Amino acid sequence: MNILVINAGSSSLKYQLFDMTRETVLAKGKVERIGMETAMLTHEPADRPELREVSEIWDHTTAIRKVLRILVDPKEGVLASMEDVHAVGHRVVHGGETFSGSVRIDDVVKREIRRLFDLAPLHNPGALTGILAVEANLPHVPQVAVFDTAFHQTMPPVSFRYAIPNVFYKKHGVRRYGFHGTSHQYVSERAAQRSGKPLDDMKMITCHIGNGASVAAILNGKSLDTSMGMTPLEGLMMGTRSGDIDPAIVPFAMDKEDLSLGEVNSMLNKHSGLFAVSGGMGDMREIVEAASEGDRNAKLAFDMYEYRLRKYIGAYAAAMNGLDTLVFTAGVGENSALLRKTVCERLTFMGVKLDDAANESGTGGDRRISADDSQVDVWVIPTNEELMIARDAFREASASSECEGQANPDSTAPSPAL
Ligand SMILES: Nc1ncnc2c1ncn2[C@@H]1O[C@H](COP(=O)(O)OP(=O)(O)O)[C@@H](O)[C@H]1O
Ligand SMILES: CC(=O)OP(=O)(O)O
Ligand SMILES: [Mg+2]
Repeated sequence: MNILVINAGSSSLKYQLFDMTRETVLAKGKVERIGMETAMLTHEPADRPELREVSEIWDHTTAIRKVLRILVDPKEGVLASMEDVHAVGHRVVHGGETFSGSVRIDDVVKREIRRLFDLAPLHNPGALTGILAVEANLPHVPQVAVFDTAFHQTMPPVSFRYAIPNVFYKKHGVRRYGFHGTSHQYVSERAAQRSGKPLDDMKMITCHIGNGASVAAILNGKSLDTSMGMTPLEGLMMGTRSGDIDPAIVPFAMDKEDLSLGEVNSMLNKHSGLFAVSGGMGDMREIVEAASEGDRNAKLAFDMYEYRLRKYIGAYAAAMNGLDTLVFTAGVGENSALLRKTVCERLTFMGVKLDDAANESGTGGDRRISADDSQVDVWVIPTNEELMIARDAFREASASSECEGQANPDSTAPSPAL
């Protein structure tokens, strides 16, 4: 069975096509910087060189259409036709209290994803657009939603409740849900495997720092706490999101700048974070470059980002009464040796000791970057949200095809031209 996985992030759309008989990747790629003039499609077929194409890709619908086209392209593609896509798994960021596991997508599920737009305004709309774009192009293919929130369902009330009146929790589900769950789960399992230690006896902190960023405290393999909250706005400073602020700033800003609720929401989600502090740069690569050239705002943005991350690491070590493994993943965590070094150099009080050469060497794969005598193992583990999603999509699509006698992988239903 071939499973296409679509991961519609806030600024990027990643895809991977898996042959699930052996969990091999037939092709993968990404569309980065969606919404900017310099959007770029990178397509990597497993058996041929990578293709890069810069073009204007303004939204997720266009991005998906490009991906589907390239998968069947006579020269660059890996499939004879769209009929060879047997199921599609989608990353859906917010599952609210409705979804505690992955589900086959139907009209009810789509409605629920839409209902949750308010709680994940940068993400659920992109995911639904992806689902509808796939449905339009591959109407007979089963689609499965895999939620970022699921892994964090193990958090105890002491972590997930907010200290506000109960009615908000009871009536409106106001609580911490946490996000990037498939990523935190994947890298924690992988770090345990690579260290040869039992995950169910480890104190681990995983830092998923991409455009969106979150930290998780993973005690004995289960999420104990995580920095994102009811929405992906809380916690760390991010590309365009504020992360933690004093909640009193919201009414204050509305009053002083005559802003509506929607405008404040948009300000905190889309015009804050690195972007706001640096004066217009939301991408960590740009920040690092500008800071190295003496741009003081970019330097402040980097310093705040690093400082806030380090404070969370300290807090979660306290939450678990110790730490044996620290993991960096996602765009910034995997690629920025400078960020990792800056954080780790200031955690020596807890026994973190970096191996500078290992930290600088960019092998691309899993790598331990702590010194042999470090009390805390520090790892860079490239995340693989897509593999986790493919496994769930495979399981759900197989289960529903058995139940309904549909979703036949050999279906000859015609797919429309792209
Ligand atoms: N070499 C690098 N150095 C620093 N930051 C990087 C590097 N490569 C990518 N990034 C950053 O990673 C972020 C994107 O991460 P990613 O996990 O792809 O985001 P998302 O999935 O949330 O769209 C961007 O801020 C980008 O600047
Ligand atoms: C939940 C979230 O912030 O996702 P992303 O990092 O893909 O923006
Ligand atoms: Mg991401």
